[in-house]
Amino acid sequence: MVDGPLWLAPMAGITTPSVRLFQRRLGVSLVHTEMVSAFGLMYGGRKSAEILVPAEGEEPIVPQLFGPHGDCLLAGARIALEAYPFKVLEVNMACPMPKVTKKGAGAAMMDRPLEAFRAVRLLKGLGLPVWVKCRVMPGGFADTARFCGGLLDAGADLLMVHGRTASQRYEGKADVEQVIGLARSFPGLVVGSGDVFSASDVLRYLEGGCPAVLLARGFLRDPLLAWRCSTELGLNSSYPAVSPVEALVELGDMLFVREGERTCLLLVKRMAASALRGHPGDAERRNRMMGIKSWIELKGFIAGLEI
Ligand SMILES: Cc1cc2nc3c(=O)[nH]c(=O)nc-3n(C[C@H](O)[C@H](O)[C@H](O)COP(=O)(O)O)c2cc1C
Repeated sequence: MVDGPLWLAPMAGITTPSVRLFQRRLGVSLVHTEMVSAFGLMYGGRKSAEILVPAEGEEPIVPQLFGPHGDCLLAGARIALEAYPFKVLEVNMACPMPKVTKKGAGAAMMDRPLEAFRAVRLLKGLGLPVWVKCRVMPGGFADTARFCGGLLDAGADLLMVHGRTASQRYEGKADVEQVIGLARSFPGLVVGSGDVFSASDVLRYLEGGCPAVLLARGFLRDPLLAWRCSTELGLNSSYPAVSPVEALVELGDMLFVREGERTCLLLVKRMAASALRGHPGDAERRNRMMGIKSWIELKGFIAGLEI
């Protein structure tokens, strides 16, 4: 199904169709939707349904659902499949945000392994491959391996493992060694996630046995990360050699046309602020940028940045 090891992570509020299409051009070979609430789908939520609609040219695309139990995930998955003939389904058992975990969804499913395994078994009944995104567990490798083994025994076809515990959220370093240990224990079945900021980070996961790696905050900091990794690792990327500023402007134009000015401003500002971090005078320039109200003005501002 997938031809290449650089995959775009699911990122709520970030991996919109323009971002996904742009990353595909840079060399990413598979993209995820933002996470979608299975309950939202069940109750006819417009936002949840919208998140699921892929743009032309995005395949392969993986929809990621979250929900507190298997029945809800199954109902949500059925609705997702009516909306679009996805070829795989993914369950989010990794989100640490209280608004998700307090309802028993996301990373809270890792606290209820039997329900997590049941959810996989139910989804497998739909006849598609089922993937799970989870995290490493506070108890360490043995606990995480037991949970991952249980998911695979229940029928999961692939696991994306983020090397931070849920209580770490996005702080501290990812435990890459633990993820690599899991990849060795379950050959070909563990995709690595956590602290992917360069081609050498990608290579570490691949050489450790992961079949693919998820690009996440790395591409917020460096809009050309996927292209840089593709070229340095000798993978295919037909994207021309451009500067990060040109790349950001191109992405901004796509966002403006497809998702509208509000989303365009939000995402481009977020990426430019990440890219500016550590550069001289970054705080002052970031503050100035945050006051900008139109894409035309932001485009001019970005064109003058050295990032
Ligand atoms: C803003 C943001 C939104 C995210 N949204 C999701 C999500 O919807 N589903 C998910 O499984 N992970 C989500 N993640 C986690 C990422 O997919 C990834 O696993 C994590 O950022 C670790 O990789 P990194 O250290 O390279 O950023 C999100 C992360 C961030 C920073």
